[in-house]
Amino acid sequence: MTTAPDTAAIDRFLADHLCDWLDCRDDWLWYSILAVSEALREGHSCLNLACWASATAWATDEDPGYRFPELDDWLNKLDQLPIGPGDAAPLVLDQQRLYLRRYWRFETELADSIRSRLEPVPIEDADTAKNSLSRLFPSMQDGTETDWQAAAAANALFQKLSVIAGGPGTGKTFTVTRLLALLAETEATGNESPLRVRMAAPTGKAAQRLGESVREARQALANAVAPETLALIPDEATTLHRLLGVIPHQVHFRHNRDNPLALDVLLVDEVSMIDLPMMTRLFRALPDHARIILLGDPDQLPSVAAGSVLADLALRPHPGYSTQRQQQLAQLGLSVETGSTQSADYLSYLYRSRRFSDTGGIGKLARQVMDGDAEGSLETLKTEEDGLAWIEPEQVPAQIEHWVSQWYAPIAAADNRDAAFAALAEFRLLCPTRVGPLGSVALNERILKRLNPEGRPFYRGQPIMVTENHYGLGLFNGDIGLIWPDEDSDNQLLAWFPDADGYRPLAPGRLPPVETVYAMTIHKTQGSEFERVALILPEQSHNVVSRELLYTGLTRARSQAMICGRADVWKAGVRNPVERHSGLAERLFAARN
Ligand SMILES: Nc1ncnc2c1ncn2[C@@H]1O[C@H](COP(=O)(O)OP(=O)(O)OP(=O)(O)O)[C@@H](O)[C@H]1O
Repeated sequence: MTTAPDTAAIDRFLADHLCDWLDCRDDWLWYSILAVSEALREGHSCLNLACWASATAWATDEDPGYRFPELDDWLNKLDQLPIGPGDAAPLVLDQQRLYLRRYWRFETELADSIRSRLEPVPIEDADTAKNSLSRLFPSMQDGTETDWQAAAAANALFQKLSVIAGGPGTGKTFTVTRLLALLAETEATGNESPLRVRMAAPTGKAAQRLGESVREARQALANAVAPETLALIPDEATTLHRLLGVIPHQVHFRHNRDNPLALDVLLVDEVSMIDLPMMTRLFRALPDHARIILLGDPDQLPSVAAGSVLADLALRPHPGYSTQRQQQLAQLGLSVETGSTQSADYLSYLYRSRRFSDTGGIGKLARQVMDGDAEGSLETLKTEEDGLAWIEPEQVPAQIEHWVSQWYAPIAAADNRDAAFAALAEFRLLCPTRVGPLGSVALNERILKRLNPEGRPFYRGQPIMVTENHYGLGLFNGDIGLIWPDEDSDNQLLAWFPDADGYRPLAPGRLPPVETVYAMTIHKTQGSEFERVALILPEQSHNVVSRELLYTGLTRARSQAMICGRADVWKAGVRNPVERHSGLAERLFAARN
């Protein structure tokens, strides 16, 4: 928690206001509310009282801070207030968690929506499904091991809600494209109107990548699937904001319970980035009959705003499938026996990365990081396994100069716009934070001095990132474009943003706020990939450097990840998992198992 002088004025205002509302001005309540606000800002959906009971917060050299009551005492005090789930207060005590009611409502609504979609869906014609499945996943027949991609697709046939979780390159898009074909083939049997499928992702970049990957996977199906089935698989994905229909200056969307989305199947990628309010609103807009398929990597950083919905849903290890589901999958030719007493039929994991081998380089390092193996991961890095490099702090300035010459200077020298975009995808500097001498702002300034010494506002080959949503232009915070001359006309410099049809040009004067982006924060790279990345650690250990942040950063690289910094900063990060408090998993699973 931050120290008292840093507590945001808005938190103190809220604490004053709620104490008045509850007609209790005791310190313990005032500080409890302050702590709930801070917890929300740190990404928790609630304040987990057990974690703060008897702990001292906000202590500084001048201020002893505040010591929270012991748990029983704290709960007793809170119990005296009208803050139960059925009361009207803006604060809610639920079990040992304290919420702002708004977030308690989001969580309970989402849990109800999810629960209502967990009932199994019967399939009408198991023979058709079995034939389609073995045609779409021919590898299912090979060997004795379970084909988890086929199992995930088959499992989703029986579900209104499916979560397909896996690390980078485990074939989530490959699997889900085949799943869409499977649904189109099996659902078409008794259905007159064609299946309406939509695809979405939290950011423009992620939506664009999803569209590209699905188009590629769809092409590979041309010989296995009828053209009319392929035609049902969409070409394009959209952002969640666009899917739900933003109403300018409002937090509500055009699509909601009263105006649901017109679709039968919704596929959502990069779900780790979706926060609790957004996920609640997404489920709110789903028609009752629709299926929703959530794809993501639960090891990645959680959403920037409150919640950890994917991590809450993607139980680890997988608790197993119910006996009924095991029998249903066996009917389709898949053996997934788990012998478990618990079950999570909505959940499938893909285990094998097709991009990284498990035994060398990025794949091995990613696993060690997620296992919290600080020493082992450092050793892997220092032995410079295939695809990895460790760069000592004193070499970092010279290395950056070298990378600028090797990867960034050639962007402006590219022959044409396509080549410039290709050059931009070759390499990216990643930072845990914006601030500090090795943060993204300082690194961008350093590189700009070299590549744009005249300080021109826009120049050929300049990579830019949008920093504020502009709904009218359809540009969103985090979208990346490139400044390049208009080759088909008068060579005027324009900002080009990739979209499903190629590139969309915009005069620089019309852009929402943008910044130059040679170095970017790892948070902003979610949903993106680069051929190589160099991850620049801060000079000192920093709480923001977490296990998930390092994992997310290094798995953005397709072929090479270079880590630069001090060994102790790396190790402290690997030992620092992100913890998110939420009651979602308990609400869902306490009621089920
Ligand atoms: N069973 C398979 N047989 C052959 N190639 C496969 C198979 N599964 C995946 N691939 C290939 O592996 C690569 C990665 O797959 P895909 O893009 O579906 O993974 P992903 O999990 O969606 O990755 P990410 O989310 O990290 O982009 C793709 O080129 C895909 O065609």
